[in-house]
Amino acid sequence: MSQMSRPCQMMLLVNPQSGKGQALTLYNNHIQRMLNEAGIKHTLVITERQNHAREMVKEADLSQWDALVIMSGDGLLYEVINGLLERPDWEEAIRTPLGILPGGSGNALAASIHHYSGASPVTSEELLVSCGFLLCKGLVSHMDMVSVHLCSSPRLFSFLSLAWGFVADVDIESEKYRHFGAVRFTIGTLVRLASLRVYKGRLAYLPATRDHNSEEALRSNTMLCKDRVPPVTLPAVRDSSFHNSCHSNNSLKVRRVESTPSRSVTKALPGPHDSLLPPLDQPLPDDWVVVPEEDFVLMLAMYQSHLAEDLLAAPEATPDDGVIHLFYVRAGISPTALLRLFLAMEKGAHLTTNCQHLVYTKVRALRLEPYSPKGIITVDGEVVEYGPVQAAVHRGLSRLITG
Ligand SMILES: Nc1ncnc2c1ncn2[C@@H]1O[C@H](COP(=O)(O)OP(=O)(O)OP(=O)(O)O)[C@@H](O)[C@H]1O
Repeated sequence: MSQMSRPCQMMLLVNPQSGKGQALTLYNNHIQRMLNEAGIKHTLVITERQNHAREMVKEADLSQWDALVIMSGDGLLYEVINGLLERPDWEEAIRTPLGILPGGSGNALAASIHHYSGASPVTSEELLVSCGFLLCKGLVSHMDMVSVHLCSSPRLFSFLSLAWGFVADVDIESEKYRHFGAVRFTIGTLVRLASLRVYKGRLAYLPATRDHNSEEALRSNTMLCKDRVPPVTLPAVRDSSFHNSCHSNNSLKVRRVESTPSRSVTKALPGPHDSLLPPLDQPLPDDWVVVPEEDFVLMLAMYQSHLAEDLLAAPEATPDDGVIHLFYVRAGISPTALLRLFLAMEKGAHLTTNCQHLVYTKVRALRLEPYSPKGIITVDGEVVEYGPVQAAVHRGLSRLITG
């Protein structure tokens, strides 16, 4: 992490439909003034539909922007990251500093950034103000990316989580309650606990070893690391005068492009080579561990600390630790014990509950082959193709404004 001068030209993408549908109001009430007072020029772009942000960043002249910031839930950042990595100049594009301001109902990355700052936990508008402050401070860190391979969909990139079973079901089934904000997860958890399911499958992983942090290990996993650079220092604000280049009523009108297919059918991405992963239909190397159980209640792979604003799922995670924090819960856990786990997770205390069914390990790659014919797999909270999936971490591939 390094001190930088403030972002001088920031593109701020706001999804007006995110969360309770108040992102624009929150921008007008809190963020616009903060950025202006910090002397940060920004251009507001109001997203109009799904994949709008993805198309925009694929086509944008990134030399004009010192940072791309999204104000929404995590779904919009997912689009931005995958748009950047779909560009022919992806190696350069993914180094554009990214920022997030919580406007959705999950806001996991925003909560993680707040957590990394060492401040006490907050939610809702307090979290927004904290993230706005950290954005104005403008420290840039490296952030891990995880490449995700699915059976018949092209590879995609994930910055937050990969989930199967209970967590994925709750996330998706609770979307109908998103206008309640973060409470949707509590409602969803209680509903799903009432009819707890067992999911069958085979889970395997490549353990993170002590030397996994070495430069050599990094180089073997990502081509980008050939020219790995020190943390980014953004250029100084060119014009120190108080200036905001765009307001909500004169938002940049973006050119419409032909609609891109949904993420499950988009064309193959460019991006870093995955040396840790054999093809999905090939056997795994000997240094992988195969989990003996085949009956699970959930599998959750986390790369940042928070699963939601109030769920500290991976307390040890840092933005660029180069590991996937893998959790799984074996079948046989009672609904009460599972509820206790999630209640403890609010304070990150689930790992100290001595729950015999919970397993936590740090890995560099994983493969899941679900046997249950139906189910939900999510990447960063969004549904992806159900079926065999594998993933590998690319340490510090992107840049994140963490304050
Ligand atoms: N104007 C819009 N109308 C409808 N959907 C949009 C619009 N702008 C963006 N989207 C899409 O909305 C989806 C959800 O966005 P996002 O995840 O950021 O918010 P959310 O679902 O409210 O947040 P959370 O995931 O925290 O619940 C994204 O896939 C994005 O492409």
